[in-house]
Amino acid sequence: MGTHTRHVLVQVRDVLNADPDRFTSNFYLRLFAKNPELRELFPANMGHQRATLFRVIEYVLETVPDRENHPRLLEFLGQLGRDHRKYGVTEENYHQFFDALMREIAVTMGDRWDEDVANVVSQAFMLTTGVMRGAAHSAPGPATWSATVAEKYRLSRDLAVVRLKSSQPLTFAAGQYLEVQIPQWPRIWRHYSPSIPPNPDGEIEFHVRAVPGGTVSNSIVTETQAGDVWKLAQSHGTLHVDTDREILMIAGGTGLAPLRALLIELSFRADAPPVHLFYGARYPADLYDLSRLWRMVATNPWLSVTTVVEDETDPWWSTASEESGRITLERVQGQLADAVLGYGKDWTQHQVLLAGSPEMIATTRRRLLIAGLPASKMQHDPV
Ligand SMILES: NC(=O)C1=CN([C@@H]2O[C@H](COP(=O)(O)OP(=O)(O)OC[C@H]3O[C@@H](n4cnc5c(N)ncnc54)[C@H](O)[C@@H]3O)[C@@H](O)[C@H]2O)C=CC1
Repeated sequence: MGTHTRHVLVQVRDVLNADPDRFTSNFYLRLFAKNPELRELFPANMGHQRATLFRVIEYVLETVPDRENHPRLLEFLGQLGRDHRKYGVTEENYHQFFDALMREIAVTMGDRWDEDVANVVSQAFMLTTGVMRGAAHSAPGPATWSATVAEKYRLSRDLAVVRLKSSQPLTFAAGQYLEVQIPQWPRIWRHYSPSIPPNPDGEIEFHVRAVPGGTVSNSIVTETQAGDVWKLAQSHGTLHVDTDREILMIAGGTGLAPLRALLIELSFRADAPPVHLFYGARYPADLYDLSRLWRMVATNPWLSVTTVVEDETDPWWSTASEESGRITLERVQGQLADAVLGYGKDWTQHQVLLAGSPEMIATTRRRLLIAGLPASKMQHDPV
């Protein structure tokens, strides 16, 4: 792409950036005015949707002139197209989206919009919708699966285990996370990591902590019941185990789920490498699932587990089970990075898998890098 394309797209970006909220609100108004049935595909609250749309538009305008980054752009748009299958987006909807977008950009550009600018911009967004449609079209498997809640139980005031059975076997890899929609919040999708690997019977399990102020997670903990039908869609994430080197796993809270799925899968293999899992929580009572981990350690000689608590004493208001007091897994006090680095073992050749809150991942990763563990051997989901 030439300097001319770059120049035009930079100019368009600058104009749209003057008021992203107005641009995206007007774009959706235009889209829904022309095609009211499209409103049904979106959640009641459009704030998140508008922000996401703007980030995508900005990314396209920035990357189209930059040939070196085209493979990344195509991969990104392909993923976006596959992600949109779950909304039931049709070929016709892509055309409607393209038309509304071009018209709104034209109006926003005002007298800076001419035939030449229109050509450059329409090429950029034809590429966008073309790649998205192509990827959606060629994606294997169904766009969504239905799964019925078989059992839900609460481990504490804010933590629940949900077990479901899907109508067909699911396609995801252990360690990945899935897009999930619950009947209490139609059209809102969240990401949750299954805590067991996929299996031919379509069984699936999630560990969900109610996030303060969170809508979906709170509904799962307080309202979900057996018989509810959930929708599951695309799987994402690249956490995986290569069996040719030793593994260090670091889990914070419910970040245990994807690592637990990988451990269960490894326990079915004859070539499992040595794995050391550090599993952290704020208080001892927050360490859930210890009996299962304890049984896995007892039956799999390649696995060792250290539990890590910031505070040795449970607060008086704790409602979590007292399971942690009865299980004899190794326990140290501190933050996860303290526990790993103070363990007296050289981790520099290990494959490192981190899962937990973005803050925990960022802090722990930084401490491990400073201690000399190579970034190339660390894996975690996007934070
Ligand atoms: N694939 C993944 O990475 C997954 C991530 N998660 C995320 O894991 C989190 C789990 O939340 P909770 O169960 O409430 O556990 P939590 O966030 O309270 O985590 C407890 C553990 O993380 C450590 N930690 C927390 N904040 C830290 C910080 N700023 N620096 C260093 N260490 C810190 C604590 O010391 C403790 O060991 C959620 O944010 C959830 O979205 C959950 C499942 C999968």
